[in-house]
Amino acid sequence: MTSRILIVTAVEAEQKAIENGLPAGLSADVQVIAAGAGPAAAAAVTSAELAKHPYRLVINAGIGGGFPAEAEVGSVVLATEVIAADLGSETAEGFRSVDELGFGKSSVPVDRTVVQRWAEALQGEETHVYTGPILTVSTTTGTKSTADELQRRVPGAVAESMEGFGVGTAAAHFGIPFVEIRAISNVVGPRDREAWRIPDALRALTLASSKLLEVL
Ligand SMILES: O=C(O)c1cccc(C(=O)CC[C@H]2O[C@@H](n3cnc4c(=O)[nH]cnc43)[C@H](O)[C@@H]2O)c1
Repeated sequence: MTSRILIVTAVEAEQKAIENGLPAGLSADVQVIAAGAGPAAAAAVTSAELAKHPYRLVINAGIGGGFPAEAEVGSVVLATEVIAADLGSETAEGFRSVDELGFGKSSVPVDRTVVQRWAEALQGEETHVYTGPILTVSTTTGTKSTADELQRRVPGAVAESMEGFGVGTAAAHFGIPFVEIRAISNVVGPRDREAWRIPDALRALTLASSKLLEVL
């Protein structure tokens, strides 16, 4: 059995944050790549990599938006489920997912054992850790009404990002276990790019990656 782990980020700053935290004993077994932003780039690049080399676990990692009252800026979230929140149709009665409409699947499962172990490894650190559904969106939420609507549709959703569903779909296609982890850089809601705390989130991502030896 292969021992290699694939970690997929969107951008190079996230890739570096993960690489900076990797325990020395693990770095030879872990490949970290930046696939670009959005679910399509994430799925395409992840699939290409999985077709080239064998892996036993795929991780989607990066910064993300935290839902109010669920995950504060600077905290870390681990997905218990990854949901493509905008994959469906608008109808007169509101949004309907592809599952409800009967022509697709808008969620991918995660490896709950890895999630549990990673959450435990981060307990007691100064960075808080939360678990719950993470939403994948193609358009980042920019208003309170959209944030409220997403929280109504997926109660307990902790965060949103733009790649989880793409990376997870590629991993599922190859039958490889998958997890998504996000360090929270901003609150999901009215867009305020000045308020994003990217350095804090990247530090939290490095901390999370430093725990990988005890998780795997
Ligand atoms: O400008 C920088 O220095 C920088 C450093 C690291 C990452 C970035 C990004 O812009 C990453 C984009 C990536 O972040 C995710 N993200 C972050 N906040 C949200 C959100 O509120 N809703 C959805 N996605 C979010 C997303 O996965 C993007 O691909 C910049």
